[in-house]
Amino acid sequence: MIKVGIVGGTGYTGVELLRLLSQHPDVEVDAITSRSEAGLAVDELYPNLRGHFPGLAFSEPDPERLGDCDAVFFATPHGVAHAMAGELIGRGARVIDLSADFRLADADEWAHWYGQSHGAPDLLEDAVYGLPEVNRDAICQARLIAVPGCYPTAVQLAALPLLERALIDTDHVIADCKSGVTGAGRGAKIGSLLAEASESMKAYGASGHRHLPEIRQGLTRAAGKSVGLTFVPHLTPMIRGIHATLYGRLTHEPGDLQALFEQRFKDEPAVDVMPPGSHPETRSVKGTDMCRIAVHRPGGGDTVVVLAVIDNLVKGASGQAIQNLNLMFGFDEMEGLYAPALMP
Ligand SMILES: NC(=O)C1=CN([C@@H]2O[C@H](COP(=O)(O)OP(=O)(O)OC[C@H]3O[C@@H](n4cnc5c(N)ncnc54)[C@H](OP(=O)(O)O)[C@@H]3O)[C@@H](O)[C@H]2O)C=CC1
Ligand SMILES: CC(=O)N[C@@H](CCC(=O)OP(=O)(O)O)C(=O)O
Repeated sequence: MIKVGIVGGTGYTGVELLRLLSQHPDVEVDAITSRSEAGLAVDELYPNLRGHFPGLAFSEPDPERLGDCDAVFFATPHGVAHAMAGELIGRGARVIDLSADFRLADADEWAHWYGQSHGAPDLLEDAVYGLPEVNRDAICQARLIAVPGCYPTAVQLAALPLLERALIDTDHVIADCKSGVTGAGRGAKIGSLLAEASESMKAYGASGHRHLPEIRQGLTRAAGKSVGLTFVPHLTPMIRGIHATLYGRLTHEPGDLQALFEQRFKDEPAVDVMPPGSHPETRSVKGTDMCRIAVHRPGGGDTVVVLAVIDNLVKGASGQAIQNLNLMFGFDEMEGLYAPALMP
């Protein structure tokens, strides 16, 4: 049994960590922080957890208590892990950061996209990008994990088989993506109001979203050369879910694309390549750590279209964070993550 702490327990990714960890046989949640709700029992704020964490209450972040944990999750806004991760690692805890603080290898690029200077550039060398489908061995040894963003998870999984085999034009990759409203977090925002977000859909960040450099970094690593990416996210009227549609132009005859995808992901417990002709739905992954993928080649032409769906709060955040924890501590990679999606 290991002890974990969660910094930022009142947000959507924090409560999703608790929901998933309630099913984990080898993990005890020892500390969960919130400055605004300190003293409140977690099941008073989240009654779905009643009976699962008796006696667990939110407390102020305390480095000494958190540092005593085997692992600490950060489910906090950008910049918070910069300030605390170094001290916790120094006290012996392993850190799994759900924010973007350690996702970009270049501190100046991070500062450009996040509008503040990087608070812990000295830790970047130790940070491992927590996409198990790419970095499994490094994750097992890591002391600091940068859990990938939600859009970057879906887009990279869709593109990896094509880029690793140099099958598409790397100058012109297009990722057209849709997200549910929980992607914007639990904080009150006008754009997340029912009357604003329901029965409507809109693109945003079309001329530059902060996930663009993160996706580009991952695709460039996969291709072994720089990738020209157009990424356009959209807000859609659903609560959870990411749908990514990736378009690539084939540079030569690729062989059997379905077999390529099946082969690439055959040993991946969190990726499901659907049968030929499939159109995966976000509801088929709701509440799960699964990415479902389908590959199409319309009319047998030179465009390949890959469809990928995930739950932004699970494979796009808290589930993937637990997948990383399982690898770091030698547990079954999908421990606590096996339940299928709710249907309907
Ligand atoms: N929502 C999503 O789909 C995804 C989110 N993420 C990322 O995960 C992180 C958390 O997102 P989400 O769950 O939506 O969280 P929210 O932004 O809704 O909640 C943030 C939590 O952090 C705490 N917090 C805020 N500021 C500080 C601080 N300075 N020090 C300590 N704690 C602080 C808050 O509690 P209090 O202020 O009371 O201390 C709260 O519990 C973000 O970085 C987000 O970008 C990643 C992937 C997907
Ligand atoms: C719908 C929506 O607003 N989505 C968020 C991305 C989700 C998220 O929280 O991204 P991180 O994984 O990088 O934290 C956005 O566009 O900024």
